[in-house]
Amino acid sequence: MARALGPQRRLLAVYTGGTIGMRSEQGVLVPGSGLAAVLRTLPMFHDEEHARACGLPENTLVLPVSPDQRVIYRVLECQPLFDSSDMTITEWVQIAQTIERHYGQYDGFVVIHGTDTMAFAASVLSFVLENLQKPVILTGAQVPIHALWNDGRENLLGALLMAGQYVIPEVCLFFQNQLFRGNRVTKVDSRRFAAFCSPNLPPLAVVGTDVTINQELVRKARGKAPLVVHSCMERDVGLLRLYPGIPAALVRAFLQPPLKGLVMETFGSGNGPTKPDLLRELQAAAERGLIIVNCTHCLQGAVTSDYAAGMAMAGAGIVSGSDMTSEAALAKLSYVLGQPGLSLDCRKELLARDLRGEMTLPAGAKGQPSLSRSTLGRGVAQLLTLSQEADAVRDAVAPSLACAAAHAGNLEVLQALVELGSDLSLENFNGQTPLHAAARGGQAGAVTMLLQRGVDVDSRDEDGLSPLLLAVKGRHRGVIELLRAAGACLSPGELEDVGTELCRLASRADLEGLQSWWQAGADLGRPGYDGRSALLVAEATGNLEVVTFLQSLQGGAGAQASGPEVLPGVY
Ligand SMILES: NC(=O)C[C@H](N)C(=O)O
Repeated sequence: MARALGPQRRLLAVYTGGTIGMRSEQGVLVPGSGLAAVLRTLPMFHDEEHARACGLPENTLVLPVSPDQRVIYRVLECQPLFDSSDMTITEWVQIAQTIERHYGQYDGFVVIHGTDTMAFAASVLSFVLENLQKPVILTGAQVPIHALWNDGRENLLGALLMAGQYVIPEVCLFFQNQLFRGNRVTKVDSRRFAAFCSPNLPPLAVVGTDVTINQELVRKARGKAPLVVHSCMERDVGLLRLYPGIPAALVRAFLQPPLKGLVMETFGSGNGPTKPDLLRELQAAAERGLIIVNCTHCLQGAVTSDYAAGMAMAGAGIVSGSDMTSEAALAKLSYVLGQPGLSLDCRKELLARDLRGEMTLPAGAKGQPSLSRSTLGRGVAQLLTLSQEADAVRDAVAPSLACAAAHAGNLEVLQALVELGSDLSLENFNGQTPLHAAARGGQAGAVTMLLQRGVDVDSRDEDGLSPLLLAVKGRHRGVIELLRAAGACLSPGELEDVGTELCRLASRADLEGLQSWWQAGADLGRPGYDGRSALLVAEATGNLEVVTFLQSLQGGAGAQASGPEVLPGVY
């Protein structure tokens, strides 16, 4: 819920480029560096006296909100700076990762961005950033901040004030005195200062003489669930606008692999040509597993099933995009297709749900996945229908359900629990987390999903056991690899009696068991209780395969540590 905050909040402004900081070079506008230096010279953006009195570092700016309230902020300038026409999912994911890296140090974030693709950026960020507890506000300008008559100062000031004074835990876009939900906006004017509109949702806040917050529209933060950054967004998605007489052959060409998902802009309330050849192409693509989302090309209103021409679209296996903007639909498609291990049906069900406030569900629609395929799913589906007062019941049973789902590798149920607001790192009655359960069950898909959600890879259960040890015991090599890549390590306690265990495996010629320990980072040269090594035991037993394997490790190719890969970022 939005609320005003006390003094001295800290913000990070991520400057990515756009007209706001552009300069004219040979008669055209190009992205310009040094925005922070410009802001430092403008008293409305920086109180130098206060900064000096507090001994703040050079790179810190002070926004003088009122005589007794200041917002401290830093501007992080990206390299390179972009005209937003050049930005892609890759840069937006990097912005999200930058926010993640600084999430603990700041109370809110402002993303300074070009306006041309800002609606796409805001939509993508809204799906990449899950469980936001802090505001992320995009803004920019139609005219550079250096110009005498410009909108950049007002927009940036508004964005900083909104992020610095209110907790609106969403990805928003601030422009011309209005704060919009980011995934509801579209750019509607290339010249006027009022460049954006939110056709199907009123603004979350309006700034006039007073600031009016539309409290009932602001999304609530989900308990204390940690921020999750979904970096895995599908790039092979597309956007196609139908027009009268569009040839089926053109549609066929567009739908070819590697395309995995399409947002199709249709006429009016979701109607399209009913020509059999066109419908056949759409149907064939849907049968191949390509997901098509139907969005209206009208600025306002939703896709309905009022017309036969609309029903024909639905008949071709096309999912309704309701009142989503095309920008939001494309971002959602990229997010849903990027989630690992989900079935086609589950992806379609997710698309039909309101995940980040991006769509208005038709009255009466629950918008939840049909989980009726398993008993576990039915249990979770019932939980989803419980009223708000039953939160405590949900919180009590969700960890055990999550463990059961993880052990069974049921990603649909895990996803439904996430939608319910469950924290997938919570422990069940014996201290095991869903990651323990997934590792014990050898469920690589569930392990991947949980790791992606940032659960603790080295959590210990009541007996001090880690997910990695459970995977080793089950000889789940794929899971061991995933856990190791995420930085999992066996603890000294878990390795205490490993020598004896290795000798036991060697005596049984259990090559897979030995390989699992090796893969998990154990030193296979450790002696057992009687001082003999696994190699000695294997030689005595006479199993050549095991002997060869253990000998090969003696040449220095022993336990390998495979820590997490750190990708260099542009920002
Ligand atoms: N007003 C702007 O920011 C437009 C600019 N071309 C951009 O999107 O970067």
